Amino acid sequence: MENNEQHIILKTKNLSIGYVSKKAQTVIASGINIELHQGELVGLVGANGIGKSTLLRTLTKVQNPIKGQVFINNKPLEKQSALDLAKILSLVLTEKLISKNLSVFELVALGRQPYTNWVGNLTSEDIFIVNQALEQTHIEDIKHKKCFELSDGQLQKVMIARALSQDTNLIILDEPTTHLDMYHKAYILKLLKKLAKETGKTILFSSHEIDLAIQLCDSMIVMTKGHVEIDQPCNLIQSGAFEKLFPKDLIAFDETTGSFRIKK
Ligand SMILES: Nc1ncnc2c1ncn2[C@@H]1O[C@H](COP(=O)(O)OP(=O)(O)OP(=O)(O)O)[C@@H](O)[C@H]1O
Repeated sequence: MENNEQHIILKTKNLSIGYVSKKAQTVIASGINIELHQGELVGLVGANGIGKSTLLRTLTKVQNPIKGQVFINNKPLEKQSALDLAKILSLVLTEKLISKNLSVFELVALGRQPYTNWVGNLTSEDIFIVNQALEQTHIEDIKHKKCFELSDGQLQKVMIARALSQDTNLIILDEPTTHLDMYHKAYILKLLKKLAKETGKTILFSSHEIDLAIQLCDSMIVMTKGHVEIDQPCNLIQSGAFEKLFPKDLIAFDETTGSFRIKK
């Protein structure tokens, strides 16, 4: 199979994710074995509270695994310094931006931080890469606007541009389509697909847009209680993975259309 011959960017080995407090350890999911290949668009889906953000935070060293290991470019995550990691992996979170006073250009330029000197001076190469990221996300026309003046959809594109200007082989986004209308959800996910194909970057995103992800992703990670599965969408449809996502009383997965339907 073509994908398996491609370079593995990220891999987990028997990973358990969760939270540790003074009193107890809560395992959210365990036995996670996934591989992400170069140039793939990978969607992570699962019901509310199943552990998608926890998994993304563990894959990006924001929190530690309970057990097992994460490898990026074959090197254990715990052995990578913050600066090394910033050159391999960019992370786009949906939390409110603290730096909304910056212009779009300035915010996208923050992606160059791992490469700039301590005062953050941009070289002509940095400026070229920032402009390229603005172009790739089609936001050149708003580059002088302040971020607080932007709509949610525009801001989402700015955050993706910032990740692109960081120039990493791997981009991870936590719910990049939240608060967007149907058109802009499709727009953002198609943009991610195009970027993965054209730039060879591996892009992993979590989403509740299961129908769109099925249509666009090369692979999908499906999280259900006690099980995390990764495969191509068509194989996941055949194995009935999407049917296990939600209780069956309200909605059912239609294999022929690859979408969920309300039970009447
Ligand atoms: N800081 C934390 N400490 C302890 N438990 C947490 C913490 N953050 C999240 N959890 C718990 O971990 C579980 C998984 O949460 P997580 O946010 O990863 O789910 P999710 O799949 O991203 O959900 P959603 O789709 O609603 O965003 C939930 O039961 C949640 O309550």
